[in-house]
Amino acid sequence: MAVVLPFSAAAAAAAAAALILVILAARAVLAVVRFRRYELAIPGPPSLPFFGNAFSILFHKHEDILDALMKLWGQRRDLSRCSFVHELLVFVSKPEDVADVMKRKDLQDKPHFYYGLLADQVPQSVLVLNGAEMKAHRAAAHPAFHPEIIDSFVEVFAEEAEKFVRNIEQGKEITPQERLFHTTAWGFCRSTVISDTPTKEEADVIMNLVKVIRLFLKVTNERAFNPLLWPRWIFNLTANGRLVEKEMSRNRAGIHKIMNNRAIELKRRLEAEGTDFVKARKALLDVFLEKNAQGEELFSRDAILDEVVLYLAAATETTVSALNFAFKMLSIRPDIQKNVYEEVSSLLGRGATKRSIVAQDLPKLQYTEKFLKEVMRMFATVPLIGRQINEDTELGGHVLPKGTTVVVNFLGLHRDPVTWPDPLRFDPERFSPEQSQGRHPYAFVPFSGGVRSCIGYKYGWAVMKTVIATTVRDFIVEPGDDGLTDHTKFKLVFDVALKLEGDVKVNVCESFTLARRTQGPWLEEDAASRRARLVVVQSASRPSRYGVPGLVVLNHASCLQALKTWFQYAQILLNVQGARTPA
Ligand code: HEM
Repeated sequence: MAVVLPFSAAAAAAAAAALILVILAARAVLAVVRFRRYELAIPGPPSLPFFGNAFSILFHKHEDILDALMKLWGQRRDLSRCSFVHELLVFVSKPEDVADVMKRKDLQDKPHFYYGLLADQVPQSVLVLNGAEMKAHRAAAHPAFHPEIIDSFVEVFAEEAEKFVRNIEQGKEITPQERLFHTTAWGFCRSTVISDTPTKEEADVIMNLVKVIRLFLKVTNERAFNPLLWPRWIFNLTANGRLVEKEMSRNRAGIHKIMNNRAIELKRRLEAEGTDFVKARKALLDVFLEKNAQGEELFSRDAILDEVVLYLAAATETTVSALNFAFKMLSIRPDIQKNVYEEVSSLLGRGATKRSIVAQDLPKLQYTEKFLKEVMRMFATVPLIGRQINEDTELGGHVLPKGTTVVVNFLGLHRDPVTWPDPLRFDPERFSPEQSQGRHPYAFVPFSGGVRSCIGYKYGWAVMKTVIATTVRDFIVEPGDDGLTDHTKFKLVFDVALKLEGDVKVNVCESFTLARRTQGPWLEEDAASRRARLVVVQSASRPSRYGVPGLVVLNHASCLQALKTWFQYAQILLNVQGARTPA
């Protein structure tokens, strides 16, 4: 007799599917409720269920993203959160909390948010790796950033800085950023990747790569706050996505070629020189390739290539950002520029006696260092970095759920009014030994800290000091016509590194003008300077901050400066007259 089942097989399958759906939906609802419970326990701006702060934070143009984020975290020192869809970002801006993040072993992983998008192009680079792989990559690169190695690079940095100033046409407005990318990329290429004398083909590959990296970072920033573009295949359908993919793979092929040539050369030298060669100092590319040449095969060619791209990005984006702000601040703060100039000229000489900077000069540039630190405090070079919460954990008195991205907010940290009274006042003396006493060690960490701190911080310092000292030695930097004269009103843009919106312009004219303005007496100067004086007279026809047109609006100090300048012009004329009079 046939058994009649109450349900057909199809109905049973449908019931099972419905049950699974109900379970999944219930789990999703529970996850949202749990997420919301954790979210609301952390202070932050009002947010909607599920959407969080999506409407304030998403779909901005890249130049407006930082403004949107700053509005959300406001002036909070304590932990502050924002969220969108299933992302929970918790901002940390207080030295004590930052110290906790940097020091704790369980907070060293990079999050999938943002870094996952960077990993599209450099998946095997140290910046996005975690755990044992990250440690192996850091350890391998370490010998290439030893202080002695960096010292040996200073000659190359100085040569590139000299080229930078040689290419400046005095009295002309320049946009430092573009030139600085060139200077820092060449410095990196000659010191770290290739050799002292790269071929034209090699140099072209590196310079093109720098351009693509800049584009990639810019679009990544926009993409991070546009969830529609998170899937790589969707992003690759966009014009930017297609361009980045095409240019990256073209330039990666170029680097592959450079690497192959380098590997052959390394093998040859290793066979010829044996242990002597192993002990010799090497550049970054060599230290990675050497492991393979010795038969260890620790790093695949693709991994080494990712590292070259990442280090090139790290070496150019950051130092250019800091230097760009430094140029801007020099131009609008002649009082500070005068101090830098005095220090630099006492070390490197002036006029006919001047010389190029060498490694031993770097530690002696103490005021320049204070100035650059104040630049990096005011305009945190890397304004935000992320860390992943892998298990529910307590931080700053709050429980953060697994999956949270902790965002270390260097911009907030470096402008924290508790540590830095009157934080928007630009004052290098904040970094004098007296004023630094008792300051929290994590109140100023431009290069991050702990096991994931910046590998290239000594390299960065050497480049920044070399470029600033070489420029100020030869030129006086004045504001350009970009209208940016009040640093508290600068519009800041987040491009991984911090940028100023638009083209930043400065004027440059010969720096003996500054020496004369501040030091005199110049009747002792030689014939070469006398020729130069005539240039100064010509430049008086240009509207100047110290010229008569501005006199009525000048304050007391500037009036004195203006009078001094006009007195000097009078001296110039007398002197020129004197030079014409036969003895
Ligand atoms: C003004 C110059 C520089 C500043 C302010 C700076 C700042 C930083 C910061 C804040 C981080 C942490 C990033 C994060 O946790 O996501 C970092 C990481 C890193 N930096 Fe720098 N950097 C500078 C120059 C350089 C240079 C010149 C190099 C190499 C030539 C370099 C190589 C790296 C690398 C490889 C990392 C990744 C470390 C890791 O994730 O474990 N940086 N840097």
